[in-house]
Amino acid sequence: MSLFFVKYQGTGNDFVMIDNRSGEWDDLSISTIQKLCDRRFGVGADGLIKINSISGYDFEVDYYNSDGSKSFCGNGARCSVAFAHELGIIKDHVSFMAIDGVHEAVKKGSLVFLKMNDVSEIDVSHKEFVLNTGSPHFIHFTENVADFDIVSYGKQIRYSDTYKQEGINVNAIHQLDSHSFEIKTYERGVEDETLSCGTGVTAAAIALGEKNLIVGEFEYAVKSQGGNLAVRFTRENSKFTNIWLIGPAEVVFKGETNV
Ligand SMILES: N[C@@H](CCC[C@H](N)C(=O)O)C(=O)O
Repeated sequence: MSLFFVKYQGTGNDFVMIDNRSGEWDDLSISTIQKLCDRRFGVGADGLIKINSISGYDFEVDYYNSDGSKSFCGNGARCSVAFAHELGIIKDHVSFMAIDGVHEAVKKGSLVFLKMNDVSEIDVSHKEFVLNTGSPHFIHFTENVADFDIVSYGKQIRYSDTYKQEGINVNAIHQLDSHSFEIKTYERGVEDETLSCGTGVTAAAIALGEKNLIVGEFEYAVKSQGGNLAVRFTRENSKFTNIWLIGPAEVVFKGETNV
């Protein structure tokens, strides 16, 4: 069968996007998803997203990592909003369903503003922070992101006794000044470094907000390995609300392949 797709990227986190509003690709198998994401035998991507129809919302984001496992993907959700805009499903404001619940988003020019769920549970042990922003994240503070071996360190944490069953995404971050930081991420489900991770960037901003005891509204500029993002939030009594992930989402190419 012939499958039409559009390849998108958000700060270098890349996705095969499929318009599945008709339900035609409901039964896409895990092995087909793995093959489509394979960088040698397929289209090549960190993940695959089906845009499904759902009543009460503009669409549903059905996200798969390149190994076929499911979670919530911040950059993928931003790319889904850009794709839905391109398909003419939405105008500038949108409300969509995802694995972690309902999200609101706004498309302004080349930027997509994505509202994330509130966060109130942050596990702080030693110097590391663990929290869930739709996907689980481990945040490690380092002095030198450029030379940090995120693949070795990420594998060590992700396959440790604590996390080997469910897996975890691992981020190394360094605060550059009062309003910015740099980040590298190892993603579970890709089992490698990706150039950017939206839920990771959001989790890191929240960890820094907690560490720095920020009060009220705040915004961090974020330098990920594949480009720049921003995270806005409000922190009151250690609860984070009004969390927005902001960044570009762009088409790479369109194509057709047999599955
Ligand atoms: N790249 C994503 C995160 C995708 C999910 C993650 N790999 C997991 O399985 O937890 C993002 O932009 O948030």
